[in-house]
Amino acid sequence: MSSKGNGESKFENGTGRNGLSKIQTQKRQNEVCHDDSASPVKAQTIDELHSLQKKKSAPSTPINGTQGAFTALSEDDRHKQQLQSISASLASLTRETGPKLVKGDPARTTETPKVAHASQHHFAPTVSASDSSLKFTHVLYNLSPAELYEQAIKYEKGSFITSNGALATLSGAKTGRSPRDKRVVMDETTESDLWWGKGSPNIEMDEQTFLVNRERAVDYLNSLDKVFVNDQFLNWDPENRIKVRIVAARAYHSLFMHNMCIRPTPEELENFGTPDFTIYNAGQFPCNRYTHYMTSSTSIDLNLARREMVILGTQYAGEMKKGLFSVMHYLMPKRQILSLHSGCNMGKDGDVALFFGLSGTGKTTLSTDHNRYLIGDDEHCWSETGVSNIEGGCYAKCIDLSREKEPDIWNAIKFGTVLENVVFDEHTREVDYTDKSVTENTRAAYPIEFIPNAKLPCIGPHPKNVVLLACDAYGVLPPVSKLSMAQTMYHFISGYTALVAGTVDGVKEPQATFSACFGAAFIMLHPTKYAAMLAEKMQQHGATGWLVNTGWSGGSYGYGSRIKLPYTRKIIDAIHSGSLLNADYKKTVVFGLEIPTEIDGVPSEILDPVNTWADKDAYQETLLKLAGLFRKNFETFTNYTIGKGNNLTQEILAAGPIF
Ligand SMILES: Nc1ncnc2c1ncn2[C@@H]1O[C@H](COP(=O)(O)OP(=O)(O)OP(=O)(O)O)[C@@H](O)[C@H]1O
Ligand SMILES: O=C([O-])CC(=O)C(=O)O
Ligand SMILES: [Ca+2]
Ligand SMILES: [Mn+2]
Repeated sequence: MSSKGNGESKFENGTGRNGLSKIQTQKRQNEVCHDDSASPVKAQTIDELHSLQKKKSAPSTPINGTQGAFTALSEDDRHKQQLQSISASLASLTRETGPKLVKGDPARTTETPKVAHASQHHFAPTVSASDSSLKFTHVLYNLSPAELYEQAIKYEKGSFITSNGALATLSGAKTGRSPRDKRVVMDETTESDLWWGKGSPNIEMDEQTFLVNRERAVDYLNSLDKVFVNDQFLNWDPENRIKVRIVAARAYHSLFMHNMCIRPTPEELENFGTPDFTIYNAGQFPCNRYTHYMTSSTSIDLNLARREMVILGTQYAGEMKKGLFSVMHYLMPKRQILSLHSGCNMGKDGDVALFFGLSGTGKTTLSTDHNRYLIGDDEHCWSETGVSNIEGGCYAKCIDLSREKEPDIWNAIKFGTVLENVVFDEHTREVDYTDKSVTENTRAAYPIEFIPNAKLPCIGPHPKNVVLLACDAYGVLPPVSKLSMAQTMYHFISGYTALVAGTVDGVKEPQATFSACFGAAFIMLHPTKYAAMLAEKMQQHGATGWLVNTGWSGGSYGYGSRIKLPYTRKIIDAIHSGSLLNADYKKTVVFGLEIPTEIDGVPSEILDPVNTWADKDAYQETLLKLAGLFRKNFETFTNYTIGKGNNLTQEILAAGPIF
């Protein structure tokens, strides 16, 4: 009999008649009354049997006979190089050498053997050596989802498999990002390159303080039994792909990034080499508040020169995703590529739409459209050749998720998906998506292939429509308006919405907010730089701008209600099909927006918000109030030139509300 070693045969478990194990004979198998519990035991001990259960992962590329820098190496050498690279990542900057690493789970003592330490330096212990130089750090390198499930469930409180197969996790005390705790190292280059000061997300720190926090994170990580390391990519545009390494203490973080970044093929992983950017996620461990620049026990520190990010004091996984997005907002514009906080999808005829908007305005919901190809839900690049997704996964809000309204997202929540901070039945493990007990900002992170009509690779041609989403809590912006180029720029720079509770820590009620480029928390350069690039690209490729209110109608928050998702979908359909481009329009007062009089499938009376308000005076008052907020917000931009000439700047200033 062949020995497949994959658990095909069943182990005789002693339940045979007479309470005794049956004795196997080959002959028996051929008898008429076949009993498949009776196949032979191929192991002498339980351990031996377990070893049969696991097939060794096949080496992905032939070791000899192909070209490439690494191919001359034996498997052992390549393995060693990988460990050396990780050891270098985890090296303290004040001691002589990186930590000694060994691959594998420390719990499996039989596996922790021969691979000694991976330090390139020939480290001779001296009397000054500390205990940390004597210990091994176990590295769990690019584990599979199944392996990460096991790690999470075994070692991380609050990890469970839900009835749909997803991994439910808790992100701890923080259930949203902490933008006030973000710090960026100011050095000679970044001082002049980046946007600093009022309205900017970039709060300075110095190099020395960064190193103090880096050391804190690295020491914490090296003090653990094991760390998770992911080597992955950002950006589906092969010319502009960035290699990222994530070092984290939690399986949850490793699986989250496995899902959210682009997953390398085994071949790409073998040739990964040195990462372009590294995250040290020591989120369980706080920063030291005695450290300069620290105003809380949370710190998310970005050092562009060192190409490193350190996370202390927050386990919210979105910090890693959005931290890398900030890096892309720096690196890509340097290459004349526009980075965008937008969703993106493509029709059957190749028409691409971008969906800009702040958190909770509908990028994920509206770009995930069963009738269109999903390119990505949150972060994109627009280059000379078209659009590309930065990420390899989606991060959908789950609060009140329903199978009927968002079937593709519902179905993407299955084995492999990380479900953050949801509440579930303790016995059936059925998730209750309406339950906000842990947070309003419940999330699902899944690989983009979990959406059946994902466009792989996640790239597309130049956009035809640019949809600006605003969740207007005041209820005075029309459900849809067609924008001139100047209006598109005005609203892009304004970045208005009502922050939906939850994603940013501490925000519990919707409130009006302005965030330049619909993502001021992540941009690195002055907003006008991105705006000028967007204007140029839209003009060059003839894209149309739209403003879509996915927020309130019939009154402000508390009085009116949120515009029904099926109506918003009909509006978006009409934009995609081109039918809305040539509809009849009228112009609103104050904001001067062109609004259509009719859209298939949408009640005409809601298209002009004044119709939906019972109290017309209250409407007028609220409209003027919002217009005033827009005007006040824009004051900071009136001194900047946008684009090459001054014409666009003047036009943009005139494209705001007039009252
Ligand atoms: N008319 C509407 N249009 C869009 N979304 C709506 C509408 N009404 C309710 N919603 C809900 O609003 C939420 C929109 O969240 P979504 O995940 O799409 O935000 P996002 O823009 O992707 O934010 P983030 O950048 O934080 O991921 C969803 O929960 C969706 O069900
Ligand atoms: O970053 C997050 O946590 C979620 C998100 O996409 C956003 O806020 O834009
Ligand atoms: Ca989203
Ligand atoms: Mn986002």
